[in-house]
Amino acid sequence: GACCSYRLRDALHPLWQSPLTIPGGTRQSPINIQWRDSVYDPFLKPLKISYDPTTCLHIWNNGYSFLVEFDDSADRSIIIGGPLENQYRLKQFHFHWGAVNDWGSEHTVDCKFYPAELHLVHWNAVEYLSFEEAVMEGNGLAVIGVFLKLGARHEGLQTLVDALPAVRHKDTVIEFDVFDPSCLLPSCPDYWTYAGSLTTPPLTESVTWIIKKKPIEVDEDQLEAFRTLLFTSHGEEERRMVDNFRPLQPLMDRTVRSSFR
Ligand SMILES: Cc1ccnc(S(N)(=O)=O)n1
Ligand SMILES: [Zn+2]
Repeated sequence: GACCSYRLRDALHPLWQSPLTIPGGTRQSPINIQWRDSVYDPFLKPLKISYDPTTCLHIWNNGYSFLVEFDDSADRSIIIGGPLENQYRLKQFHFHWGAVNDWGSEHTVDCKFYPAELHLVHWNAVEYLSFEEAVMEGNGLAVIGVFLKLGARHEGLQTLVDALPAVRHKDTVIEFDVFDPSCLLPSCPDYWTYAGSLTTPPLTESVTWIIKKKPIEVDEDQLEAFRTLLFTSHGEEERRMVDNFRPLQPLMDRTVRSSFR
């Protein structure tokens, strides 16, 4: 590929002992987004996002990342429009980041890594009864990806950063009862979209990816706070939670569409 040296297919990835590539996988994520190869689709609608901050439940460390989970028992925090044919409910959001600022994102743009990437995970509650069911279906999930770049301090992110010491170890959780994830989205509506997969187990090919063109800015201290988290549980030998991103996957027979010229 343009900028990706795919290692042996089916080699195991050290981070989560899962295959680098799914045997027979034709729509794996993440990918490099080659800006000039993306195709403007004038029929793509604006993405409509409506989150209810009181659906926020807790923040926890699951040993891959830290995630903020939401009450998805009703249509209270939803997205609709964009490339989506149904309404999708917010389930959780989490991040991927590097040990240093030179890498950390899962997707790349023209082979450029960002220091981190936010994923807001939603499931198709119109056609399926649960997230677990939707995970197995081609149109089951929609994940909004937002790149983080080094710059000004992000006040909205800071409330998350302040909670991280309480979830330093794997399988620790704290209540987090009001947070509006919209504050983590760039104001620019432009996005790329393509058919892909989850980037951590079960790696199922069930995700409509919506990658925002514009990054949000966070400062060095905020990125460093991510890096103080641990992959390991209390009592285990400490391993810093860094480089929790999956290697780039082959584009294969896919086209990335853009919502902008
Ligand atoms: C909920 C979930 C599970 C696994 N992987 C992802 S991700 N990184 O593709 O958003 N999300
Ligand atoms: Zn993710």
